[in-house]
Amino acid sequence: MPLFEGLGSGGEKTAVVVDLGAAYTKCGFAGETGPRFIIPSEVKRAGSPEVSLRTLMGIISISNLLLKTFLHVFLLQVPSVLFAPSHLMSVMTLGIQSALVMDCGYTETLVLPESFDSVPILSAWEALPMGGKAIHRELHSLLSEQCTLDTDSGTGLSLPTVISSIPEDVVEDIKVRVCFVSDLQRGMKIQEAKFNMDGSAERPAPPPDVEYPLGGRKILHIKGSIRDSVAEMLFEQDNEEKSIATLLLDTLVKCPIDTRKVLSENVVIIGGTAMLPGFLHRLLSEIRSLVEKPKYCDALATKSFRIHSPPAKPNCTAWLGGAIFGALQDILGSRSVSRDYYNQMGRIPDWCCLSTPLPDSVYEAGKTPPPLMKRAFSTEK
Ligand SMILES: Nc1ncnc2c1ncn2[C@@H]1O[C@H](COP(=O)(O)OP(=O)(O)OP(=O)(O)O)[C@@H](O)[C@H]1O
Repeated sequence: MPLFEGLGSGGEKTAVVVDLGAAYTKCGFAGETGPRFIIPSEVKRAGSPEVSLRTLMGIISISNLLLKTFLHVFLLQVPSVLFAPSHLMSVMTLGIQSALVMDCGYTETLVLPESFDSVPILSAWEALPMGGKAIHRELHSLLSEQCTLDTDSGTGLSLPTVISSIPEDVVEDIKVRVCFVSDLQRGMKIQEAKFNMDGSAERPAPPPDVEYPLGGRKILHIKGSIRDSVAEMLFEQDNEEKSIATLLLDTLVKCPIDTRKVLSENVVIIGGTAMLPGFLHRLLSEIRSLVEKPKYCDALATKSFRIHSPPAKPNCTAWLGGAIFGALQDILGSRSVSRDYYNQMGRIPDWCCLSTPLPDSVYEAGKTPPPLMKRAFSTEK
């Protein structure tokens, strides 16, 4: 039975909230404190193998894919649909209107400022293809190159001689369980040693190695030097001097000067990669060090940074905002698009900014538009 059909039997109908990520989809009900399910974002087509939504998103722009597919699929089966930007929803969990939101998820890290009245400053956004996916790939190759296996037939065997490749879910598990972000001082030394060609820079002592059971009585020895360095790539500056920390400051520099202080004091970090131990501490240290550099010192006009603690884990903050938003009867009732509306108009409103009224342009002149949705919490059958 589809999830939404079960809702009617329990009394009052409520909204289903879906946060569709590149790696994980979070689903649950409006008004609840956390998603009921977090599942891999995979699409199964009848008669063909499963296709990861990540692959689909790689070739089709998100807006095309989401809007066309979901409007058609959802509106055939549910009374109404509302799409909401994840950055805006995250800010909603804190009850604030201005925030600098950084989403460090799977495919990329994206920074978007929301100014007064929750209007995104779209001209200032910045993004880097640095997130869980990049760390995952690096970890996969480091494990294959540097780690050894113990099996029944011997110890200290190199990985390729025993297994062709480490399964993706094992790499994911290793990343989440044993890797962490080093603090600024240690991170700088690790980077110096990595990029020092003559070998004169000494690497700080690594944390202990970890023994990871692979099943079938195989034990993988994970080097401590991988655990503390694999996430360094997020903070290493590339050829254009960009890292996830500079991304935040570059965004701020692009914002109007009178908004910068309020934005820098209302930083909201979301996305599963921010759950790596040490991530927030390192990010804040990086920012505090960068703002002293001439490039930002003069341009920024603020040195005060504060990171909020939303009432959900970073990977579920956007979902929680959607669950709060979905429980607001008036707003949801006036903003979600009903099946009738979509069938008649064939268009959708601009959902980018939720504080402004719907533009008249979505209505056809001389015609009374059909209601977007009668009541958000209708108990009518
Ligand atoms: N506890 C954790 N520690 C470290 N990394 C984690 C943790 N939990 C999740 N992740 C990582 O976070 C990433 C997924 O984050 P998230 O769910 O925010 O992404 P998404 O919404 O699917 O992707 P995107 O934001 O790119 O659309 C994965 O790479 C996963 O490995």
